[in-house]
Amino acid sequence: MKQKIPVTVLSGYLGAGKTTLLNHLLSNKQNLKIGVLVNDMSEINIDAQLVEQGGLKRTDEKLIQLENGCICCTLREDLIVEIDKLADLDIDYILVESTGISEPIPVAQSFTLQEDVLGIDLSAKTRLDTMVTVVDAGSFWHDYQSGETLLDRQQEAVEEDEREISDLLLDQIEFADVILLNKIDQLVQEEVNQLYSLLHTLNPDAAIHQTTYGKISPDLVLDTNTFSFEKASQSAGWVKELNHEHIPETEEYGIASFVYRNRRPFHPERWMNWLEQWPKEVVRSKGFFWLASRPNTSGLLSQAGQSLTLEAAGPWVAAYSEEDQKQLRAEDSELDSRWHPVFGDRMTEIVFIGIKMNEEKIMHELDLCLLTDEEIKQDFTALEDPLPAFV
Ligand SMILES: Nc1nc2c(ncn2[C@@H]2O[C@H](COP(=O)(O)OP(=O)(O)OP(=O)(O)O)[C@@H](O)[C@H]2O)c(=O)[nH]1
Repeated sequence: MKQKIPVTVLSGYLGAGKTTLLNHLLSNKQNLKIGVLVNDMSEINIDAQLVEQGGLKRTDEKLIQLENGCICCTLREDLIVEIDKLADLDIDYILVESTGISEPIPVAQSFTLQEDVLGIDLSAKTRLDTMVTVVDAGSFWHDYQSGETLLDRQQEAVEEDEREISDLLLDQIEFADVILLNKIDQLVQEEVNQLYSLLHTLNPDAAIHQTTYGKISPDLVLDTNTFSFEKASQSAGWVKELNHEHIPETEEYGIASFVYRNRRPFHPERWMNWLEQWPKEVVRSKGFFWLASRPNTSGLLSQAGQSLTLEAAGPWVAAYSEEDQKQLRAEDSELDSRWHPVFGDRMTEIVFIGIKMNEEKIMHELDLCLLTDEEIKQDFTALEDPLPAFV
């Protein structure tokens, strides 16, 4: 049986340098026969000749453009179909350049879902080897702090695409096995170092390389054997912090992270006021919170640059029937160990990652958002709640 063909996926925002990297890899691939999949959302300037030199016979089949320019939803289907075709060719490796606005998880899932989708099981023929994210060092801060959506920039994948650019950049960074901090020629070394430290804090498991024009040794991005869905989903810095794996601070650049934990609920109005004056030094924040007025549902806060979302993260176990609570606690020792005699599993745990944050001040301000000793004795679930409904 033919061995599974390893696949490297290149992600990164528009113009970060994915195509430049792809061409560099094709020029330096030595004896590897590489099949390439790009999509036609942006202009394609892949040097087709380079693919031909790789021993593929018909360029058409090697350089497959996805018909539908959107990888995040419908294109996943196309991806599966086109990769399936590539995998039947005489090639050793597949390189996929996803569009600058694609989310990495659906792409990864197309390879890892072990079931027939459209009558194809990609996981039987291919093996997702490496997720590479190219970060544009020169425009990272501009894009991240812009507060713009893809719609504002007319880069939407579907009509009304309200995804914030900062959220997309973070998804791509947090899910990567390898991050290329590209275009470092556009910054001074001090700025590069700071960005490098930040990327490391956002994704401590990723290998990070500094590049210009995607010039990197191919063995650092091809056949690295680093992708695993489990690992990729757990590699974000905020996940590690929540799991008590503190990320060492890089004091030189003031990049740090900490967790705010408390077993009292937030007062809705005070919490909302605080959210409205979000500290600018916080670059990334994510975690769960307990809102006094919503005793049944845990809230999930996610902030990336200027984008802040609050959504429901599921019911608190403490809102279940006594019988269900008992059973769940018996099945889950971790849940049982943090069970509070009155409040059960309700609590707040939020990770903050940022640059030169005033941890003490943030902690203190958050403490002031909690219910007071007086308030906690009242029926706090009836408190006025100006926050939007959870999505
Ligand atoms: N200064 C500088 N420019 C670079 C570097 N790498 C790529 N570029 C330029 O950046 C521009 C965009 O590069 P591409 O490789 O097309 O970027 P891309 O990510 O494929 O872009 P899309 O396909 O539009 O998403 C091109 O003009 C490249 O020549 C670099 O390291 N430094």
